[in-house]
Amino acid sequence: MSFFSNLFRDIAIDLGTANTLIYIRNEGVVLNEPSIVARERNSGKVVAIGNEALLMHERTHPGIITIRPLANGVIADYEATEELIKGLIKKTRSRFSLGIRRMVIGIPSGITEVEKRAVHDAAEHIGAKEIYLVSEPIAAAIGIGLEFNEARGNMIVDIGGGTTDIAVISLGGIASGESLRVAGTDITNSIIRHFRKTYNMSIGERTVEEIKMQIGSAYKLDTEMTMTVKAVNIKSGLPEAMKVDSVTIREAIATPIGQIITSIKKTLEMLVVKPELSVDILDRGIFLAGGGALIKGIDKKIYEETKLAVHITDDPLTAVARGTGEILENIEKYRPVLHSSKRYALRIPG
Ligand SMILES: Nc1ncnc2c1ncn2[C@@H]1O[C@H](COP(=O)(O)OP(=O)(O)OP(=O)(O)O)[C@@H](O)[C@H]1O
Repeated sequence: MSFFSNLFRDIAIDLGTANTLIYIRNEGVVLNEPSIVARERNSGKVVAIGNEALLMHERTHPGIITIRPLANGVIADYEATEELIKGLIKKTRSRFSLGIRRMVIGIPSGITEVEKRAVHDAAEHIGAKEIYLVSEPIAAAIGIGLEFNEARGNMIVDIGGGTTDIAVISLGGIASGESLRVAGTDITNSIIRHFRKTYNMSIGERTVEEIKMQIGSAYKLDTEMTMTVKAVNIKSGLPEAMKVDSVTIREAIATPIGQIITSIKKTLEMLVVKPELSVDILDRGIFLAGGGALIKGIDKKIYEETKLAVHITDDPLTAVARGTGEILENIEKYRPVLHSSKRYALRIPG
């Protein structure tokens, strides 16, 4: 690599609905922050990105609005997405650089060409010279160290914030799968609705995150749990502390969990025409990645419904980012699984 090319940085991004992770070549995953941008309401000026913007999220401040630029895994607010990527990359700057050379970005497997183009254009606008997009389940498979290129099939289920990517991967491609726009955000919304309908209480997104992490479950727990949360009584407008239990929360989130499991079963059923792959999955089981893999008992629930072994990958929240990073480090090896845009690629010596 020449001195000149060393002055550019190579970056991989898991641009998520809930969180964005950045991997820098030769450094690893260096940043994991919420995908949130805070702006001044009148001027539109960006005042905070990521963690700092999360602190402002849902706090009533007349002069500031917070935005989640992605919804269901795709760009919902183009300008804010650019600001988000730019701002987060800026936070990672550890040495002088002239800009970004290569950028590998994970995208949900089911997104349209127009949605792909929007991600590509956002990367291009922030100055990336070579842009590669990779389907998130393939990145997750690479991130967890599965042989993505072998003929035998592996089933990955990546339950993120906005999408659940279900894919059977064989010979470096997706042999069968679905990108379901039901994931963590829908689980959050089910809990919010439950509080509103059952208790007439309004509850904040961050409190719901705590509920999900502490007592959220998809399957009967050995010891059921309770926790005390603060919510606002819609009638009186006053905040109140109240107790919730894991059984009630499990019932409240049963619909999105059921939808995810139905899609897994549908993907398995579609393999009826590829029986060899079905047998591979019977032998190897299902690999779970993404934040949703951390819902207590999700593995047991999927096992109960499919009778297949379910493995929760190590550190499921970083699987896609680690995979995009591995691709970045070995771009030639992984070229067949990348969607690149030669039209815009600019040659840099090196
Ligand atoms: N311990 C946990 N228990 C339950 N849910 C969790 C836990 N940790 C994270 N989550 C959920 O995981 C989701 C975020 O997962 P992840 O970071 O993989 O998504 P993302 O990559 O941002 O989304 P997408 O891939 O859909 O764009 C959030 O909805 C969050 O609430």
